[in-house]
Amino acid sequence: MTKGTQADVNPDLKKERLKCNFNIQEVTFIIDGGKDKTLQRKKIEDVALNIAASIDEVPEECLNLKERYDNAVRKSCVYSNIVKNELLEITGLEALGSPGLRRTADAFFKDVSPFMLHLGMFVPTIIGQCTPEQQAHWLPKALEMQIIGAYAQTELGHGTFIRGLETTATYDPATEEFVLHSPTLTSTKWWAGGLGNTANHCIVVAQLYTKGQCHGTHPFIVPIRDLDTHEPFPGVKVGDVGIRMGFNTADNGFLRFNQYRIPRENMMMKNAKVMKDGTYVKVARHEKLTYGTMVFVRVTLVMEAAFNLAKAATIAVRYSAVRRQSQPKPGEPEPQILDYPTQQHKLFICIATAHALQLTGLWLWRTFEAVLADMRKGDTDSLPELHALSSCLKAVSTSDSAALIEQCRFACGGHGYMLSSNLPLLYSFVTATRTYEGDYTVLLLQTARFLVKAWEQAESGKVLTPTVAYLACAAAKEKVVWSDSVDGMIRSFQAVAAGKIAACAENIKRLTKTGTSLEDAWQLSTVRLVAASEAHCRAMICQAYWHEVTRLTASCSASVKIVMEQLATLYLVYWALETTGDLLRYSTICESELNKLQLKYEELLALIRPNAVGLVDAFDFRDEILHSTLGAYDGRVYERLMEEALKSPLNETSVQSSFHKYIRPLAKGKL
Ligand SMILES: CCCCCCCC(=O)SCCNC(=O)CCNC(=O)[C@H](O)C(C)(C)COP(=O)(O)OP(=O)(O)OC[C@H]1O[C@@H](n2cnc3c(N)ncnc32)[C@H](O)[C@@H]1OP(=O)(O)O
Ligand SMILES: Cc1cc2nc3c(=O)[nH]c(=O)nc-3n(C[C@H](O)[C@H](O)[C@H](O)COP(=O)(O)OP(=O)(O)OC[C@H]3O[C@@H](n4cnc5c(N)ncnc54)[C@H](O)[C@@H]3O)c2cc1C
Repeated sequence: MTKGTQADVNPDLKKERLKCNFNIQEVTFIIDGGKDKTLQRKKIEDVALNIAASIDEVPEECLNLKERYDNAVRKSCVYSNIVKNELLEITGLEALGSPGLRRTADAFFKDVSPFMLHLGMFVPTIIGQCTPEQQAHWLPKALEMQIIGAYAQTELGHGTFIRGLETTATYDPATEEFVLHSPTLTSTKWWAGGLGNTANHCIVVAQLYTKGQCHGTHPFIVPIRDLDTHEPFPGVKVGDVGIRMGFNTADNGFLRFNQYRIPRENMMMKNAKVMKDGTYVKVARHEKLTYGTMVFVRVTLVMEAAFNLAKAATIAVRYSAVRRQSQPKPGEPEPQILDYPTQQHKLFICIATAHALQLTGLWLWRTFEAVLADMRKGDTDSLPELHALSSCLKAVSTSDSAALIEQCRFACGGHGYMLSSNLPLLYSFVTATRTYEGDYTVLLLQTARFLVKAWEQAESGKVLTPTVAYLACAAAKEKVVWSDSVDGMIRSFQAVAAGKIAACAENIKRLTKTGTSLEDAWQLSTVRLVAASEAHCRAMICQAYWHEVTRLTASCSASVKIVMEQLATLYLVYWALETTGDLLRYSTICESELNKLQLKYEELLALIRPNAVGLVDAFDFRDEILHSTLGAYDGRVYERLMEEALKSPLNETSVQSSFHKYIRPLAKGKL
């Protein structure tokens, strides 16, 4: 964080920091995943950010579209050089998507880097979908930035339904090449980040045809532009998809092929091969291993959601400590808006959710690594559970994060609407994460498939996998006895999830018994299935969050343990109050217990209040990463707002040319 001198710090923020009663650094270590991770992150930030290239003289948002893109490419190149020459040495290859690198990149771009998909999906797909020989060929080139890649799966006509993609890759044994073709308008690849103008290579997901037979979608590495001239190759049509709500520096692109040929070896062959004579050989032991990059990215998106929400919470809490408004008691000074319980209600759940998602995200990452290790030994048994887990966690974390970032903007009143607060850009970025890498509803329905099967196993007394083990108790169909202890609340959330899953399974059974097809019965139950999946995910987050807090604070100082437990309890109570209807239905909770719960919530807000600024300081964001007039460490909110306003191109002259062209002629009746 950029602390400046104490003398520069807003006096209210200074007082807030004196009030903080826990060791901030210890909480930072927990959030980063350990002291070593914090030190590594700081080292990365020091190396990358102590150069001026990350700083824009004119704010990014004041440039026109083309200037913004060019500036983003310039900074991407500077940043890539730093990653390649210095940072990978510190982190190692496995840390490519690591929070340290991710955070640092954000200092360079307010919006999104045109290289984001290169490191975010192109390189991970080479690692996950190529044979060792193919990796040896492509990976060094990609890491050295000799080639720049995008990931083109989605088409104009299909994003969700991958099996419906229309781009074809037809094998020609005569030349040992694949012929890529876009047979219809809707088969045009659409959306891939970095594809429009930046990438010279692209991973293309296409329907594989050989010996006259279609074998479904497979990934191919496709050179699309000449490395020297950057001109698209004949047979390739590529461009930008047009202006978007956010991501405008990420040149999301379209791509069409006209009978375009690539060598056979450019098929990514870890999971399936086409031999020289055109024989198709399946290598993978699981049908869906070609979807592996998506699972990887979904896992990382949970921490991405936490990270962006933590930024928004830092901005809004610091601003709320500086901002004073209204006069609830006559004759007394205007309070800091952070003193209003309604403001605490808006903001403390954001801090708690950032913790919940970060700790759940770290746990999910470890689960992912364990499944990967199993798969390296040829065991794919735990893949369905990982898919179910990563699908619902990606959906709920990105959705919660987007909603709460918007809440942070509301909490900052008018100034939150300024782009210089960075809250609008954060929102436009995070709301896209709810859609990409699998839409919210679609992913919850994927988890629901797993849950309904698990319910059937529970009913028949079979052993259940860990994340659904709670269904075994629920199969007894008794209402759970409510208790406002942490364990009691988690049990009740599980009872709600189990009750909803059971209701879905029963509904499907009832419909099929009366002659409805299984597919139709499923569709007729999807509104409930999404709700059941969401309830399951919430119960899982509550359990993982509490479990991790208990584990990680076991050796911490008492004050850190207290504040971490207060936040985690706040998260649980908040969600109990948000879902009272469900609790009344599936637990024994009654009105007096609900009133008690409301009181407990209000007490927690008051307990957390003195530590609020300390808690957001513990996220440890440097000002360069926050990019916010409202959220900087020193709290010079009004000065920064004025400084940024003066950078607007509309302030370069005192009179705009449009006055002479239009306004004056209008006034004179000469227009
Ligand atoms: C830095 C990063 C920035 C990222 C920027 C954004 C980049 C992108 O957006 S790239 C494009 C991402 N696109 C998507 O995510 C598309 C979403 N759609 C999908 O994932 C799938 O097509 C999906 C899952 C909806 C449906 O797939 P489909 O092949 O039709 O499977 P479906 O028939 O529903 O299910 C078949 C079985 O496969 C299983 N399955 C599906 N996906 C997976 C998976 N990934 N892993 C394991 N199993 C899976 C299902 O659970 C199901 O199992 P069962 O039959 O036992 O219940
Ligand atoms: C900023 C951004 C960046 C992206 N980057 C990339 C990239 O780099 N590479 C890439 O390949 N793609 C990329 N995408 C595409 C992205 O992955 C898709 O947009 C996403 O998977 C959703 O697919 P869709 O657009 O086809 O939506 P649709 O599937 O058409 O969804 C529209 C609506 O239909 C609903 N729906 C669809 N199917 C079902 C169903 N079976 N049951 C119930 N409801 C359903 C959805 O819930 C949604 O409400 C990007 C998208 C965005 C916004």
